[in-house]
Amino acid sequence: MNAAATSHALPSVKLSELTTSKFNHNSSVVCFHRKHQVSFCSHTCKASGNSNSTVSNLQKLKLDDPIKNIGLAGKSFCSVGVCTHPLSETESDSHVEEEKVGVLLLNLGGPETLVDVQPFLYNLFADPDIIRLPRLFRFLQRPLAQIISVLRARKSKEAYASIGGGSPLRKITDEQAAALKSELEAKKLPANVYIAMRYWHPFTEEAAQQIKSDGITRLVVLPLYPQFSISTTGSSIRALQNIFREDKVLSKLPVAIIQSWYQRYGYIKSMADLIEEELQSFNKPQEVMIFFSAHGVPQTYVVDAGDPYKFQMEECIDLIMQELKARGIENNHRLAYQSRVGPVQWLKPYTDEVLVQLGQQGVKSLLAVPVSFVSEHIETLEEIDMEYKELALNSGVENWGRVPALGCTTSFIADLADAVIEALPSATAMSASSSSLISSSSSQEFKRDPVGYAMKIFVGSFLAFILLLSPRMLSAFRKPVV
Ligand SMILES: C=CC1=C(C)c2cc3[nH]c(cc4nc(cc5[nH]c(cc1n2)c(C)c5CCC(=O)O)C(CCC(=O)O)=C4C)c(C)c3C=C
Ligand SMILES: [Fe+2]
Repeated sequence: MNAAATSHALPSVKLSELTTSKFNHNSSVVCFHRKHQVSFCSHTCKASGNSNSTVSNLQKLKLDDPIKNIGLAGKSFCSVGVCTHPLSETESDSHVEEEKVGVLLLNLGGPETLVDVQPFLYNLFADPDIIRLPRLFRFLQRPLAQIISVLRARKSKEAYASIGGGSPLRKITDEQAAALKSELEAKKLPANVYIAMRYWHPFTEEAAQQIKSDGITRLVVLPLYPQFSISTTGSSIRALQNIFREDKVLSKLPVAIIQSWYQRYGYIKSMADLIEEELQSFNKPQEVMIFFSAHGVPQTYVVDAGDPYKFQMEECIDLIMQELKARGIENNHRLAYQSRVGPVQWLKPYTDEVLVQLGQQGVKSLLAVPVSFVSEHIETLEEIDMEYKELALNSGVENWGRVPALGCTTSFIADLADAVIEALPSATAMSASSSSLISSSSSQEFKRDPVGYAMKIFVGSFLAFILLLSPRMLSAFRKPVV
């Protein structure tokens, strides 16, 4: 499936047939509570042709009964997102055209073949949210990306070769998109589901063009990362905002952005289900250490740039452990961070170091739980299943298990569908929203001053070349991820 995959068979929603819309938003619908509840504020909904009615009885919709709630207001209800915020009353009254809902899944993307590896790495390292250079040195970004991607390509290619010659990410994301579309349909919200990968196909630009040509009238942006990081969701949203703001049509499209969803009970429950099931594969399940391994980020992201990733990750683990405890599962657990790249300090403790310590301390059974991503990918299939497993077994661990990524787990996809449904009413035009994530892009700089830009690139390349040829830098980027 590509970005357009679900675009042809979309039945549109007729606003006039639905109970819609004049909302007094007094809380964000992108606010996820663990206790199954939607924080829909007091909505004043106006049924077409009917008088206004306040639907405070719907303030606490139970996620496990959305159809009933939709039915409450007649044919459909605000929770399926036909609310026309921010239209004025006059617009709302005369607004009878059809609503075409889109859902845009944000993901990282991965090389599909070994030939793609170096250009994929270039795209990744050229992202100012991945290598965060001080403003003055931003002109070094692309030359640095070129050098680092070439340096790292050999090691990365070996890893991708060991998992079949490419990343499974596109295939899995396609499957998740199709499953989400079916689930939304089952919940009476026909929608196109698009995919925007940050560093490989289908790129964000491709998805945006498809959304435009399909005439989508309301969009929910759903990152496939449970926790927010500047380097993942933040980067994708910034890229999206840059594209939408420069387009006349897209800049007016009402968009709801879900920033993170790790607190959702549906997600927590799905993770606990997987862990509970996997524990049963051990001889003595209660003696197994549950070992959460999250993708790391450089420490400066959290300390200097205020990335909420670490906090959200820790809260996420607490919620999963609370859920397990409520089921009578009281195993010990640890959280560590994997996949560091380059010469800087990353979030600690490091997965490889903790595994060795645990083995040496006499932990015999260990269940690895990848927790920052919802698909299998290079870092589960190669890094955890091969490198970390070997390291743990060599350090004294005797029984090793790994929880699979959520993928298309039914309860998880159903919860994502609920998240979309809840977020839809809060959609507003991107041109109206402001974001601190936006910074001026290199392409804008190039348009303003092409000669100056070319000079910077030249000087930057030279400096970067000298800097990067230092032995410390070379080994840091070539080094295995562990
Ligand atoms: C929440 C998940 C992720 C965070 C946070 C993240 C930050 C981050 N990553 C790099 C560098 C690399 N990441 C690579 C692959 C990769 N990263 C994630 C997720 C997060 N990254 C995924 C799902 C993948 C795998 C994609 C796939 O093909 O399956 C890679 C390439 C692989 C390799 O060479 O190791 C690099 C490099 C940085 C620098 C960073 C934060 C600043
Ligand atoms: Fe990464």
